[in-house]
Amino acid sequence: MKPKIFIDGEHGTTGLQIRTRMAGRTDVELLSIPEAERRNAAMREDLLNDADIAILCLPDDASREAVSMVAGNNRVRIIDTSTAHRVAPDWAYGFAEMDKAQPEKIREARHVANPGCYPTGAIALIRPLRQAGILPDGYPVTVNAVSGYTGGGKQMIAQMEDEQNPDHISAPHFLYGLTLKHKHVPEMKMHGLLERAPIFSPSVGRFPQGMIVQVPLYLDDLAAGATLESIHAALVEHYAGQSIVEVAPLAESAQLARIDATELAGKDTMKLFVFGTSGGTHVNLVALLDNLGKGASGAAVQNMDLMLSA
Ligand SMILES: NC(=O)C1=CN([C@@H]2O[C@H](COP(=O)(O)OP(=O)(O)OC[C@H]3O[C@@H](n4cnc5c(N)ncnc54)[C@H](OP(=O)(O)O)[C@@H]3O)[C@@H](O)[C@H]2O)C=CC1
Ligand SMILES: CC(=O)N[C@@H](CCC(=O)OP(=O)(O)O)C(=O)O
Repeated sequence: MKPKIFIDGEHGTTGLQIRTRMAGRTDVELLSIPEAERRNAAMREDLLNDADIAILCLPDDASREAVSMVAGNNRVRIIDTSTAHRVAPDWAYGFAEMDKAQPEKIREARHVANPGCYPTGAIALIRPLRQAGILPDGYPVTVNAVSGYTGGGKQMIAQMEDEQNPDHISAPHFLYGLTLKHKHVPEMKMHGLLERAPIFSPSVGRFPQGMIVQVPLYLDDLAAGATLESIHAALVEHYAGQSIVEVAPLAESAQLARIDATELAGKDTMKLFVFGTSGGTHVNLVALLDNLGKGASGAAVQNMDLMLSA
């Protein structure tokens, strides 16, 4: 029997992109709910309980509700793409490349929390430097980012694309999260192994998909002897042996005049850069990804495949 997969929220932005990635797959049976019934709780509960893996592509509250709907079912496994369970101790964090042991944890897990799009970039840059002892305890980390507008789901897509929308946004680029209380901060802190919460300043640009996450650092305030080259080497070592996260060679980064936030749109990979000048005093770490690729739907399918390989 083929494993049954149900995407709760399949008609939303993240859910649709997971469906696209699953099109043509013959190794799984996709359970589906008609779009008009997408909020029909009884139908959702039946489908959730019939699935081997349920992928939740819902707002946080609806995700928690979905988890409660399968509380008495000890077979169905869950991948939650929302923020609801990303710092929960009994959920595996679905970022396979963050540690050598993480793929196995995801493979065996009953409950997997898919990472947020911004934390995927930030943790990818920060965690290896914490583990290598380069980024010291208490360093005041800042994370600055720009996302494609699909990151805000159906509501923001309508605000950006529909001029008749009463909440239309005409800005080509805007900052938000101005209270510095963005919901991704706890996740960056925990899985970035940070003592202090980072200052996180997100923004949105007038392009549908793509993302740049930046973590600038003062070399003088890092572990003694830290250089552009040693930071790059730590990232290269951390990501050796896998094909999703690429670390750009320093020579390539040194040639670049600019970074295009949409470069990886439509892809499920992520590229990391270390910018600065050899012998200089500062570096800027940059992650490039698609908010809906490695930042959401691509990661969810990667996690599903890991779980199916158990
Ligand atoms: N977009 C992105 O880049 C990323 C999104 N995520 C996360 O993925 C999840 C889904 O986000 P996204 O796809 O962007 O959002 P969308 O708003 O595009 O889609 C959400 C879907 O869930 C449905 N839904 C909402 N409430 C309920 C409910 N109570 N019961 C059943 N269905 C419901 C919506 O239906 P309706 O149309 O009726 O509202 C819609 O189809 C969120 O938790 C988000 O934070 C994570 C990483 C990146
Ligand atoms: C542009 C935009 O609005 N982005 C979303 C995050 C998208 C994402 O990663 O979603 P979840 O963490 O909710 O799963 C935001 O800032 O709330």
